[in-house]
Amino acid sequence: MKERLSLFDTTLRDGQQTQGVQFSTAEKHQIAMVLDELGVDYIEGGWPGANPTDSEFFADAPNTRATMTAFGMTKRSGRSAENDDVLAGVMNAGTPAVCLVGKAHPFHVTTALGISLEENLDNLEASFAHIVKNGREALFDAEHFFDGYKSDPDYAVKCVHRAYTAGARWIVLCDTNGGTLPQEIGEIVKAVIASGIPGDHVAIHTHNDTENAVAGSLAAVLAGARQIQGTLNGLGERCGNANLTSIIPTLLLKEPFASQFETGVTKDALKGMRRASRLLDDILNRVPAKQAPYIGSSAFAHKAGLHASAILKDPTTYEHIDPKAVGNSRIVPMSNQAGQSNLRERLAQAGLSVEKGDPALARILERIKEREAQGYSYDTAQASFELLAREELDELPAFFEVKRYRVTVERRKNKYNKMVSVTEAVVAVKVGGERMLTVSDSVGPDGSDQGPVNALARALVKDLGPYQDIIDDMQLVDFKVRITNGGTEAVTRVIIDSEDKDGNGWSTVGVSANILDASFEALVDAINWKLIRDGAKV
Ligand SMILES: CC(=O)SCCNC(=O)CCNC(=O)[C@H](O)C(C)(C)COP(=O)(O)OP(=O)(O)OC[C@H]1O[C@@H](n2cnc3c(N)ncnc32)[C@H](O)[C@@H]1OP(=O)(O)O
Ligand SMILES: CC(=O)C(=O)O
Repeated sequence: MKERLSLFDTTLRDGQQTQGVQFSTAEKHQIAMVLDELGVDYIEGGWPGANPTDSEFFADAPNTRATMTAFGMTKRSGRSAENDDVLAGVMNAGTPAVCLVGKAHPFHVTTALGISLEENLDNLEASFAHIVKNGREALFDAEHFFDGYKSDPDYAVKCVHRAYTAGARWIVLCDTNGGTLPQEIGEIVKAVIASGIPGDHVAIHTHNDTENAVAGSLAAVLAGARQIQGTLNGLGERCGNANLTSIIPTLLLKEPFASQFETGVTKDALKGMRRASRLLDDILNRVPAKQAPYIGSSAFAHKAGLHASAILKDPTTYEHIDPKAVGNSRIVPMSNQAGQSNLRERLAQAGLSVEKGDPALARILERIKEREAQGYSYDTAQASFELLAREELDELPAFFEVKRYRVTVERRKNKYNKMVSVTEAVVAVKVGGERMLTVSDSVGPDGSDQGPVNALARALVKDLGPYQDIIDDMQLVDFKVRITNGGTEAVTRVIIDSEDKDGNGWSTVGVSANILDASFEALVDAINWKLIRDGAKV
């Protein structure tokens, strides 16, 4: 019989404490629904009363299977729990669960709150008794618990016992400053359980200031804690919180967790992990971390020739799990580190079957290595690699031909007598014997000029005749420019990451002494690859 581990998500509360992150109410709703689909047990939606967005979120909280939780702080001194307006704002959100942060470290009680240690204990007791009296489930975020325990174990333990005795369902041990290492977390969690708080009432909340938030959370579970708090993509104050995007797959797929515990996340829901992570990146307009464990696009990328050769024989030679388990996929990138095994596997993934020993393989490898020497880079620009290979194999359809393009940038005064840039691009293409001319500016949604590459991209995708439907959902999500050495000359390398409406991404590369030409080459590759993938016919 497996033991149940509870998962508590605080992306919408601690995640929102990340510098530069400000969710809208609608975005909070969207994230809550994705977390609910995943199967977490609690969703901490924010601090009602602290800001209009959080209040609005709770006023129209989404209907989730997960227990919706409002966050706040314990009652302040000098007033009763009933008469504390901040606590009332939290309670008025009407959530089934309420999580209050309170002090468990003598230094913070006397310095930050400026009250006596005894008064703090009374405040804790009164706050949690108030929540329970109102029929809600209470969680105590024992702030700075680990540092407090190291400074004064008796007092720290007294704090959590006061809250527990007053009815707190979960005693959340917080490593607020993120400086406690996993082994120490394990020892202190064991001590708390030995003091009389049952493990299935003990939760762990870690921060990533030593890159150990995930390890600390797992150590706490091994020591007996039965709830983990964390966030999607490890979002959170300073260096972030424990990353649920790593913790959840570890709990489901790794020993001793997989056979000892179950969570609300099913194996089937786990396949949505990458999608959940990408949704958050999209909302935050962040480029997804390629090297993120489990769900990053490099997490199953096998670049070295020797690795790819073994992967072809059996993927488990270089993979710790099946990438599909978390909704990810294997990539065998092409680069100057590749041999014929990488190449054949990569071609097979693109639907191109080439026999071992086919002379085309050597030609393709030769061209890759030659082009990388010129400044191209194919290990991320997989779509450009595929086009190059198709060209060598005579399997590259000519969907359209670019006859010419032109970009002009003019500085001029606008109607408010302010100097502004006005960019215009013209692209002439021939599609199926018909010549077409498209023109575009690059004025962004805020009215500012987005520059010549943007204008070129817009002009190019504006009208490709019969192919327009296929490219309409393409969007450029990242654009990286690098000055690099191509042979003896410095050249510009542009890598463009594109995405379709379902979040599927592909990368292309262009190289030239001229940044516009390099960008244009990468743009044309991006379109051609999409047309091939979606089965366009010439
Ligand atoms: C470790 C964590 O991540 S805890 C999460 C903290 N999250 C946030 O702070 C984000 C939302 N916070 C806010 O919007 C604001 O801080 C508010 C609206 C809650 C309060 O704003 P203000 O009333 O202006 O107070 P301010 O933020 O300056 O200071 C907090 C006050 O609460 C007191 N306080 C701090 N923690 C606690 C606690 N656990 N219990 C009771 N009082 C507390 C402080 O002593 C301070 O009081 P003081 O002004 O008398 O010194
Ligand atoms: C409560 C909380 O977020 C912390 O102590 O880190």
